[in-house]
Amino acid sequence: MAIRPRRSVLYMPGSNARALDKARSLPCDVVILDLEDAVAPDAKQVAREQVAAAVRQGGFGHREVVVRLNGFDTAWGHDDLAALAPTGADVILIPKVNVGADLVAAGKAIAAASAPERTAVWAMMETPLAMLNAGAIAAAAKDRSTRLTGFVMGTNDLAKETGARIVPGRAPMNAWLMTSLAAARAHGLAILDGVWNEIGDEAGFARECAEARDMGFDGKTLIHPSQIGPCNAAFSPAEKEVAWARTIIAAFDLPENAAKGAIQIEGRMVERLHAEMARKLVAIADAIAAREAA
Ligand SMILES: CC(C)(COP(=O)(O)OP(=O)(O)OC[C@H]1O[C@@H](n2cnc3c(N)ncnc32)[C@H](O)[C@@H]1OP(=O)(O)O)[C@@H](O)C(=O)NCCC(=O)NCCSC(=O)C[C@H](O)C(=O)O
Ligand SMILES: [Mg+2]
Repeated sequence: MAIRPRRSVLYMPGSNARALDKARSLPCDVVILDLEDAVAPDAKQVAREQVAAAVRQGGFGHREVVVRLNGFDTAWGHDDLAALAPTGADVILIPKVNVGADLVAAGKAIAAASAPERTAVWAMMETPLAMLNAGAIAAAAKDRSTRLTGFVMGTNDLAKETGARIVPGRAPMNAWLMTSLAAARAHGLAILDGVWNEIGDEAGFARECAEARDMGFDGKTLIHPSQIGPCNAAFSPAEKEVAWARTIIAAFDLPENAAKGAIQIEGRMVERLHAEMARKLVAIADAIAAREAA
């Protein structure tokens, strides 16, 4: 399967026509056209119509197009699905998933609403129950009818529902972030970190992007265009990392190393698992380079 960079994932309120228009030219990898938290109750219908029209119109280029619906337990969720499922969005994002069965039910509703087969499903991981059930929610991907291919952390709702504070370094949330990450990886899912609310605190944002990258997230969800550049930089492999990865690959490709499981390069022990990691890193770097050259 082709590797898809998902470094920067920008939310925009579906009610904000200007933001929807800008989405076609901003240098993010993914756009989330939101009908849920970013949209006030009185604007839900306008947002639904605007987002459906924007997705049908297209023009998003390389950007993956995600639509976040309201929950099916709200007054808007089913109408959102009826309007958005047939549009051909790349992904439908389901908020406040609690258990794997929520995704089985969503998968059935999405198929019944005539979503094309290519439309995938991502789950917001943002409730206390989701943290307790992360493994079972990710395992729902084994049932292909759920279409589940990704998790998105919802750290604002997690703070609201648990009382945990959002503090630098995120110590109160690290266990949930890493458990969700392990669950996602156990079932081959993409996983994106939550948002950084302090738009004006650029240093804090850069620090949290670096931490999220170290934790293993594919990318970070964003709320403002000013966050895209620093986020892309944080989640792009550094030149030095790519060069080292190419060195590892070349070393294992040498005939004298063909039968070896571990070798020494420049004073470091390197195993075949490192060669696998190196190939993945180079593939991501190449995909980013191809995107930026286009
Ligand atoms: C936070 C904002 C309301 C700030 O908006 P504003 O004051 O208008 O910002 P600026 O004046 O700095 O905007 C400058 C230009 O950039 C455009 N803009 C701003 N934000 C976006 C955006 N998200 N996408 C696209 N374009 C954007 C403005 O239109 C200006 O353009 P121009 O007219 O050409 O100068 C606003 O940034 C915003 O609404 N952000 C998104 C909020 C959101 O989506 N929230 C929901 C997701 S967060 C969440 O809760 C995740 C999860 O569920 C959880 O629980 O954690
Ligand atoms: Mg939320």
